[in-house]
Amino acid sequence: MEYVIELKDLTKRFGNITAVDKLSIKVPSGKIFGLLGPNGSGKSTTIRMICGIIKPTSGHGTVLGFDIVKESEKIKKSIGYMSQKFSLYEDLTVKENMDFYSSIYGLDKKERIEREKIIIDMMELHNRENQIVGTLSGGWKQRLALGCALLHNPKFIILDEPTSGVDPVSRRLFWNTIKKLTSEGLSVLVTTHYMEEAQESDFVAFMFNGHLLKFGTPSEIIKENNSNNLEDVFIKYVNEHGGMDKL
Ligand SMILES: Nc1ncnc2c1ncn2[C@@H]1O[C@H](COP(=O)(O)OP(=O)(O)OP(=O)(O)O)[C@@H](O)[C@H]1O
Repeated sequence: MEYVIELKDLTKRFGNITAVDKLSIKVPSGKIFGLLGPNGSGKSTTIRMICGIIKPTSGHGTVLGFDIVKESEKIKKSIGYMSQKFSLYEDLTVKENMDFYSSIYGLDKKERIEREKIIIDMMELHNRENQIVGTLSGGWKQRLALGCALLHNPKFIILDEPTSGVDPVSRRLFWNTIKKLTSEGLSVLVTTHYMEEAQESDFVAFMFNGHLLKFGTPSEIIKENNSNNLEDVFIKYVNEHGGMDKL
């Protein structure tokens, strides 16, 4: 099996805080991987190491087969990233935002025209190309942000709380889109605080206090815990490990 992420004993310390503690995980390619955990459990630090933005204190890992320390530049070029804040220019149009991201990703004119057309079709942004982004609803901004993160045709995309503050219909559409993209071979890492959404992932990992508590498919984790849903399992794990006071 091919793995998009392979981490072995990955550790990050900030002074005397161990943000991520000996994280070992293998995530198969072409799947949706939900990285879950309460605030402060180490998800962002893990993502920052995976993207090659910060170096681990110890341990090692690969993303798309590239070493996260030695080949971080190759990783940065091969992945897409969408943040919770969407990182769009509110006073520019949809098209101008796309042009901006195309230039950041170093697309030449031909590639830019080709890829922007594909993304506009994919995200159904027709007729909105000249609209000022600040006037779009949250759901449309979310679609544009996802589209911008896909402009350079990455094989792997990281979505950091992509559905925060977005209405339920848009959230459903968003998940349908990422499911379609994974069926076409894209690998997806998503963080979310919505457990009913996380349940739609192919694999989930629970982090708590820098540790990986569990990795598996949602259905096997729910079954193993004699539960009905991931939210109950999540709360059970947190309570078993000392509750939120531990963080
Ligand atoms: N640059 C830093 N310097 C010092 N401590 C840090 C730094 N970055 C993260 N931490 C600490 O590491 C721990 C893990 O934080 P991290 O941001 O990775 O958690 P998280 O699960 O992503 O939380 P959230 O859901 O709030 O984003 C926390 O205790 C945090 O305060």
